[in-house]
Amino acid sequence: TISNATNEAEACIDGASITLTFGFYLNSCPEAEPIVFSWIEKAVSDDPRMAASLLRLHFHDCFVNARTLLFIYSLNLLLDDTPTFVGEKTAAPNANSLRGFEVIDAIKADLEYVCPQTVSCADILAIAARDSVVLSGGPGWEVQMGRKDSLSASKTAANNNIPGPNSNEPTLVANFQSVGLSLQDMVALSGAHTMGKARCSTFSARINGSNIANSPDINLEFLQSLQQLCSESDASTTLVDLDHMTPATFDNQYYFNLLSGEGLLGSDQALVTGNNLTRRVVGSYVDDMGIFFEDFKRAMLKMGSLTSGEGGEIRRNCRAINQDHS
Ligand code: HEM
Ligand SMILES: [Ca+2]
Repeated sequence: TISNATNEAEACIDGASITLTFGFYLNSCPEAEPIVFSWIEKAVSDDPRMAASLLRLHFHDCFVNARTLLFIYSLNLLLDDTPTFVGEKTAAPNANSLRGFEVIDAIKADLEYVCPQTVSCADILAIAARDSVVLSGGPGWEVQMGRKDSLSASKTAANNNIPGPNSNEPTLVANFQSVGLSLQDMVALSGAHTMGKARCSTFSARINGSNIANSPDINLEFLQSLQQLCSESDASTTLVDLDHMTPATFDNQYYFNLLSGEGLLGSDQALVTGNNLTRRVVGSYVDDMGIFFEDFKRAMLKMGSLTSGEGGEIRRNCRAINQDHS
């Protein structure tokens, strides 16, 4: 098994450091970006939530690798568990929650046909995240590429590094800072919760029983509607929009919601309770959507570059390490 930290280091100790570049596939696979775009376009028109799910995949991919710093570059998320390999898909923040693997598989299969073993899965995720934002009404930006897919995955790292939905503001700031992302980056990237859904179980601490005392800033009508929605069936499967006003549009409505006590997750509402610095950034995004878009683009480029590092391969199938290595 290569599921523990020691083996990750061994697996990825060689290889030269690589920086990401714009136009990376211009010669080797000029069709790469248009092909990804047309798949995402179809996937999002079939299922608008898919845009959110693909954006989130890129976030998780970047975060886990950046934090472990041992086997960077990469795509650990898509690795399926095998009897001898424990990947990240079953780590607590990911289980029954991450979606979009089938879309990535389809894109990869298409690209393998057009340009065999050229475009990494991690780069596909980065393009897919950008296209998902664009197709939902958000800003576009040029994606830096040249990532490689990792030769390992870490369930422990996924459990430890992805921040939890009940995180308070100091924890969120510290968590992002530990991978080199600023407070402002953190507030901008949290704006991704302008689309997509969360399971009731991820915010039950905010709406249930005595815990309500922990959410003094929650809007009462909003609280009641959540209690209603979440009581209807199983909290681990019932889904609620992260932004109940414009759930499928990439806009700055998320920040308006925070100011009116309608942030869904504890970690959302935490951005306006207790800290003037994060609250001031939220205020600037409420005042001007253009500032949010600019900061979001810059933070996405920064977050996307966390995956650059050492070692790795161009996976042929995003769900498995190439056979020649294992
Ligand atoms: C700030 C810390 C963050 C926390 C604590 C957090 C937590 C969560 C949780 C608990 C969910 C719901 C998962 C479920 O119920 O299955 C979620 C969904 C989502 N997150 Fe975050 N997240 C954070 C940051 C981010 C970032 C940086 C991005 C992207 C740039 C992002 C994008 C999304 C999207 C788009 C969804 C909806 C996915 C879907 O509908 O499939 N999140 N997040
Ligand atoms: Ca929205």
